[in-house]
Amino acid sequence: MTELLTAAQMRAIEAAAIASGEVTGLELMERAGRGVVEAIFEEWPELAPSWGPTPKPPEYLLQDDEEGKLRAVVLCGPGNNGGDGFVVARLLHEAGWGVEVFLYGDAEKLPQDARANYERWMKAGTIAMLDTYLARRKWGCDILIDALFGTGLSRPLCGFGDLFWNTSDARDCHVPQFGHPRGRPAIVSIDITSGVCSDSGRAFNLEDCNPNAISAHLTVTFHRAKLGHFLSEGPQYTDRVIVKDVGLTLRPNEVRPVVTISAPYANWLEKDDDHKYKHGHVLILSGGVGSGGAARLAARGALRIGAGVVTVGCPAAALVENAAQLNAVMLREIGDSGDLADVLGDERINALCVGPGLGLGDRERELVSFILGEGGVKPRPTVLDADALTLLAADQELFSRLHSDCVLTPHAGEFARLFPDIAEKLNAPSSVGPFYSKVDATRDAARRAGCVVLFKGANTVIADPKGGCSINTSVYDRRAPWLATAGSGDVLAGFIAGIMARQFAPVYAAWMGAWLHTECAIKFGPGLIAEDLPEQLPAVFRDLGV
Ligand SMILES: NC(=O)C1=CN([C@@H]2O[C@H](COP(=O)(O)OP(=O)(O)OC[C@H]3O[C@@H](n4cnc5c(N)ncnc54)[C@H](OP(=O)(O)O)[C@@H]3O)[C@@H](O)[C@H]2O)[C@@H](O)CC1
Ligand SMILES: Nc1ncnc2c1ncn2[C@@H]1O[C@H](COP(=O)(O)OP(=O)(O)O)[C@@H](O)[C@H]1O
Ligand SMILES: [K+]
Repeated sequence: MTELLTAAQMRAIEAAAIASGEVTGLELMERAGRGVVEAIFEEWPELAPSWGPTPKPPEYLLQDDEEGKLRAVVLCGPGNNGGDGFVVARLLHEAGWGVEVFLYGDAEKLPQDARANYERWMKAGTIAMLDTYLARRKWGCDILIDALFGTGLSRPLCGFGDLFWNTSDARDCHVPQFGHPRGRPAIVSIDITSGVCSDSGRAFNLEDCNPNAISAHLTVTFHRAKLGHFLSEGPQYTDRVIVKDVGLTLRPNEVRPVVTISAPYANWLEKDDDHKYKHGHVLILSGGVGSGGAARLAARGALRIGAGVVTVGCPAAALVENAAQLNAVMLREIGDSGDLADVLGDERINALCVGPGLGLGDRERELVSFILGEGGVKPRPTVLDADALTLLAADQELFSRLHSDCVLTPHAGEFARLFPDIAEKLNAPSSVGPFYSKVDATRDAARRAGCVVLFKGANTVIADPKGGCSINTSVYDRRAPWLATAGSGDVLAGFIAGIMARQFAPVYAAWMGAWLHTECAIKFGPGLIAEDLPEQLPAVFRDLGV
């Protein structure tokens, strides 16, 4: 698990460290700049200073200046992000690079530490205004450092359209080594790509410009990654994010960070020597004739992830169809709530999954209502997905019966149906940051529902009603866009129900279900269809040492 911070949390940590006398702001800025230079040399070792005083540019870089030096252009903004940029300029200059610095804003108004580094840089080189650089219409460098705006960006940027477009163009043209063809620079953003809100990942919208932010090959951030590196459009604007330690200590009592989900401990799903019912029994409700595929996918997922027994319940007319498709999964007739009551009389059924392919009629409403406690049935850990979410959205009374052992798993459309006002806030165009984020939205939804909400997408955000929140990332090195395939959400619902049957808490089941779902997709690779997901679990488990 890694914490992801908001700008305010980062500022609070920084301020506490400075107030305690642990470090000064100037020292932090120095460490930040040093971290950026280190990260550049780690990313492109061929650029690191070699034995001689002047690093030689690699042959694949087209050099047109006489000195044959590596060249950096550093674009500095009006705040401390710009201050980090001055440090980077100085350090690259000391490493033998030719460095040009361009400033956006008024040098007289720079904050104190940035101003100090501005003056230090002025002893080594010169500074021109950013417009001079933009007017050149030439990159003129091997590395472009984006130190324009970091966590302090609070409103849309005007006049940067061409720069944003050009960096996007440069980033798209990849060659294997340096990440760009001859004459185009590698682009490195300090802290976050300028134009992106560090809390939400949303780019500040510009009416006349697309893209709305710098596009970078590499972003170097400090202490911890920020939410904006993972949410919304944030990941689209950079290929990679490296976190550099600047010697700060996170104080968990002062901030409640969102965390990224990581691998479970190795033996978490190990089965002991006991019999199958000790490993839990999942009941999955299916729709009628021709609508059973989704429930069967969920059932396969629940069984593979380790539930001891999985039963699909369907109307009488669909029994033959399901029987023809299921072997290890058991089958029961469940036409109405009376049948459901009979089946649930078996106390060993300890997790439910309802919604995939269920349907939206009276029978289905009655079943969901029964599961949520109508008629006094004991509430059990339940995943509500797909059609169950649509039924909940249409019926306030049903929604009000959600309990703390429920997990809702909406995609964006279902989320908007269930929580229209929250979705509206999330999607509203806004000009003042920090923006309301997917994390804020999921937390608000979980509080309202009184249960775990897992909000799907390229990055899946999971929140519990007490405000705990985590992200299953599926970007950068965990990128798996092929997971967006019909039925993959049904398998996820089955995974979560299967883990709950093993008596893990709903929120933990949601974390691990989502994490393993992405791992299965990564393991399989492109070409994946939903049926493949459960079949990857044994290999994923082997890798984990389960
Ligand atoms: N926290 C830490 O531990 C560490 C932080 N460090 C670094 O500090 C960075 C944060 O610095 P920061 O707070 O000075 O903010 P930053 O992003 O430089 O910009 C703010 C400036 O931009 C301006 N501005 C805003 N929007 C604008 C617009 N649309 N158009 C024009 N101007 C606009 C805004 O003006 P204002 O809104 O006040 O008018 C203000 O002047 C952080 O990202 C990291 O790099 C590291 O040094 C070490 C460890
Ligand atoms: N770009 C993406 N990268 C990784 N995972 C994705 C992406 N888009 C969607 N997903 C995941 O794919 C699954 C799709 O689920 P869902 O939308 O319910 O589809 P379906 O209803 O067809 O099963 C979710 O787990 C979601 O998080
Ligand atoms: K930046």
